[in-house]
Amino acid sequence: MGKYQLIYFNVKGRGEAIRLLFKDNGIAYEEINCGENWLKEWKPQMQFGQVPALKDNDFLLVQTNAILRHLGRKHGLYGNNEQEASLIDMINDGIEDLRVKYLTLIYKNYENGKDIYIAELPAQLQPFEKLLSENGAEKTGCCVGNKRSFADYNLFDLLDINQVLAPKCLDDFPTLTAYYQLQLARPGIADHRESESFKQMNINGNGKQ
Ligand SMILES: N[C@@H](CCC(=O)N[C@@H](CSC(=S)NCCc1ccccc1)C(=O)NCC(=O)O)C(=O)O
Repeated sequence: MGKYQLIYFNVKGRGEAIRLLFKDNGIAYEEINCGENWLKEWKPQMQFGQVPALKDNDFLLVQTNAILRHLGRKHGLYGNNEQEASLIDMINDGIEDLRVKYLTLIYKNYENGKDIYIAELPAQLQPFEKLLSENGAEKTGCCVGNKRSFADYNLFDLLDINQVLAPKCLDDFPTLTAYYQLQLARPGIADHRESESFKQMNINGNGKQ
């Protein structure tokens, strides 16, 4: 059994940023679909009763962003210094804020909330456009500094799922557009997105996107 196991449902959801980190960095991992027997077998094992979960040998960790930070620390994906690490945390918290807005739309208010979410999306994306353009991310492909971080995988996935929902949402954001294209062109990410498992997998558990 490999060192890492990702325990999650058979959806992109909160697992996709973790999968992208593994794939883009050539880190071997095993995917465990906890959908079968979730309530009886898997939910009781989780510290907060939820997934994604990472098993790192015998160490079990839940909370998406704790998992991303753990892997960032272990695999040199957390900036070149403390200030960069703090900026990466700041951007990742901003990503989480928008992700929660997206998930609330998808799971709680899709039919009535989609139009207003899309109308408000540019204002939500503008801070990322400003931060990344100040960092020259359209050239480096890095949201902070000149080294990729776990936040780059989280931001790429956030931009990806929002473009599925609102295909033109990056049209007024040249830095985010270029940054997104740089991620797409990375061999590890391109290979992952060519895989059958990626193509077959819904973004969200309720099939909405
Ligand atoms: N803070 C946690 C949240 C984890 C989480 O929501 N996990 C979900 C799956 S991942 C996901 S994005 N589910 C959608 C949850 C949602 C519903 C409605 C509004 C917003 C989110 C889960 O385990 N559901 C099963 C259960 O709770 O028994 C994290 O960041 O990992």
